[in-house]
Amino acid sequence: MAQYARSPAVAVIRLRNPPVNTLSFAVLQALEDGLEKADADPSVKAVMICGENGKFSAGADIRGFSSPNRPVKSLAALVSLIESSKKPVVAAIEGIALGGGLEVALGCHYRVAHVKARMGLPEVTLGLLPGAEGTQRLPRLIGVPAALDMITTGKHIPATEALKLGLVDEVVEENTVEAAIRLANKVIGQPLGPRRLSLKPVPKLPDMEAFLSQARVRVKKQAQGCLAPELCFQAVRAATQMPFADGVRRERELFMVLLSSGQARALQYAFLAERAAQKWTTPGGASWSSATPQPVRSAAVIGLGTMGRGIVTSLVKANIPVVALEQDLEYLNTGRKAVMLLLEREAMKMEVGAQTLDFHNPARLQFTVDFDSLRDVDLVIEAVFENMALKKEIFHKLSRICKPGALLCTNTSALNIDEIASATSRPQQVIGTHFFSPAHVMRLLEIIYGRHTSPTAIATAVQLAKALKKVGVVVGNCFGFVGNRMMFPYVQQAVFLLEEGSRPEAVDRVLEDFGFKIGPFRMSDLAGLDVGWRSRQGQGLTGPSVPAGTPARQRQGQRYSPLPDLLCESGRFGQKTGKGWYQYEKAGGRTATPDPWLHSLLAQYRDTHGIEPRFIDQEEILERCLFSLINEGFAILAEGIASGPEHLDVIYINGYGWPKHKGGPMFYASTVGLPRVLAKLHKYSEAHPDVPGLQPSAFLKKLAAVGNPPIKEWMSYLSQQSSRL
Ligand SMILES: CCCCCCC/C=C/C(=O)SCCNC(=O)CCNC(=O)[C@H](O)C(C)(C)COP(=O)(O)OP(=O)(O)OC[C@H]1O[C@@H](n2cnc3c(N)ncnc32)[C@H](O)[C@@H]1OP(=O)(O)O
Repeated sequence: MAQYARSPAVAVIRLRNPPVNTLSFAVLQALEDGLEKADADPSVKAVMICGENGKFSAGADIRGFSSPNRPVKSLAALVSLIESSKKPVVAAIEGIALGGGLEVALGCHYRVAHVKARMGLPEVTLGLLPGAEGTQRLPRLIGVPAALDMITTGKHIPATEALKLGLVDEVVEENTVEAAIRLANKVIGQPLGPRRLSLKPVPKLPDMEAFLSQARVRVKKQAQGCLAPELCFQAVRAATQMPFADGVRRERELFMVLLSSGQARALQYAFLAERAAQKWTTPGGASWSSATPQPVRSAAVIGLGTMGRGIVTSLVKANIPVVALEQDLEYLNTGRKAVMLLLEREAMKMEVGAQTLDFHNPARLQFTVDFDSLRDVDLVIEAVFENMALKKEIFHKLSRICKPGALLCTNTSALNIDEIASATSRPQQVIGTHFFSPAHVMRLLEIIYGRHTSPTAIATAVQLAKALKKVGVVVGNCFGFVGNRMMFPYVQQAVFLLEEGSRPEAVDRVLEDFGFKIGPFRMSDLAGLDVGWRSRQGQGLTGPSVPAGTPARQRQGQRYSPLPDLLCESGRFGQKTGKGWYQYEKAGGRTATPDPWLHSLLAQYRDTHGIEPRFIDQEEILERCLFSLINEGFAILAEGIASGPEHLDVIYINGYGWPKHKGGPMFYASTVGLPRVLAKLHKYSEAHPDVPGLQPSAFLKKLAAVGNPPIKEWMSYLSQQSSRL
């Protein structure tokens, strides 16, 4: 837990709790024991605290915040104990010092960091604040602006920046522990008063009030409905207004408010869900623990449209050499210009001193129209438009040209991976990689295995996601996979609500107030209404393949809304045409304004179909959209398309703008309570029996019937009960 040693006048206390030395109760106890032992030993003149395995500490155990025996209270006491030590205490920071880990270092009198170390107070990202007196000590050490920035954003800063800010006293390139012991020996006997941060005044600013009021506006704007940034701000402001002890009391009050908030629980769940989603398994028994990835030393991207350009940019940023291929020279030149522009922009955003992007070197980025250039690459990502025949033709070619072990990926948002793989002689190496637009920005990568995809292929795609700094979530093959499959009923309900009496702006407002970055209609306008239109044509839901005499509002025995088709037939494809569910200032414009044309279309449509418009309240809008999405999530879990609710939540947070402080759709359902979700779905499906998406899924019914178990137990009910579902 913490190892005690001597060197010889310096007591060495090593935090030990793999993998990241979190501050469990046992670690804190051992640290306290070590300090007492050092204090009692007259031959010890100084103390050095470091962490095992090249990591100082990742702070408090996130899993422990929901436990009644959480050790957080003793952490603050321990930091005070370190600071009040009569012998100098030096922190040797290697790897990471985060959260409570950095607060422990702030209690030390000196800090030495390795040049590759990172430090931060990321509590805000977990819905908390640095509650072990960090909000009071940090501003005293590095000043209010820098402390406020670190505490309200939670960002990790590199050691070199920490040195500039005065957060650490020394940065070393060699052995940090030895350097810290050297410093400890050097400062023996020097006065400790000036090194105790709790005794220092907060550095003054010419106009602290003006600075704080501007900072507050900025913090609120960035918070997007999240409570923690505002309370972090209040705690730092308290440091500027009160003596240390009162500031600490205020910090504690604010911490307790956050600790008991639903947002903190949701954000901590989201952190752990992301880690859980890395541990993929398939119903066939393949698993992250046994599959080994293949190295990806080179890649190719086919198609330089919007998606392909972003994917090339992502690969270059990850330092993977890329061959970019287009069908002809005209498309190639347009694509090349666009990619170079994106890369120039990315290069400008990079930190000074970071490795530069080597994209002018043809050995790192090559543009071609020649398929033969793909002969030697380790991995190909096909990113042409969503057309099954075209994709199959390309995969047939790849199967003939690429070297035997190459992984063949298709970037598709809905198409059948098995059908694409059937065009090759090596379906075990074919996998879906669904990137989200813009592909060099969005964190999510949905990884879709087909019937024949090998565990190695899955592990390689997961490894690729990591290399691209994305979160890869492994899912099974079905129409729309996980993300879009859950999105269909959500958007569908939104459209039915228009038929029944609502307006796009009313529906969007409710979902934006809930926390989505944009509502379903603004999202459809942004993505392009023609995308869904083509897909519905392909499914035979609209267009010439619909049999004559089919009722306008019926398909396959269920209610269908032709409203989106009517918009497309009028050339309204959304932002790109300047008109969609809203009107825009021009084609390509981004400012959505409610459109009287659309309102009269809706009125006319209701008249034609004899629909009596009714007032639809916010609760119904929210519940019909969200609960139908969640309902599909339960069906996906029951079918084994995803291996747990965490996977669905990670997809929604990282790919669909679901507010992270609400934990993802499945977590949200667990907070609402499954019996309530079920009762509401029953109510809406009884009121609208032929509207799809509202009939409760069997798995949701099962979980509600067994008494609303906690989310982490859901999947166990599935394995016990699957035969009866
Ligand atoms: C009234 C008194 C109040 C007192 C208040 C006390 C205030 C203190 C609060 C805190 O300290 S909150 C915690 C702050 N720390 C963090 O937010 C760090 C979170 N961790 C990370 O950012 C990363 O994990 C990492 C440390 C940078 C390492 O990243 P890497 O990509 O290398 O590995 P991961 O897969 O992310 O993690 C490995 C493994 O470790 C688990 N883990 C990491 N950090 C924690 C943690 N703080 N608590 C519990 N577990 C942690 C992570 O879940 C992985 O484990 P598995 O899930 O794979 O089992």
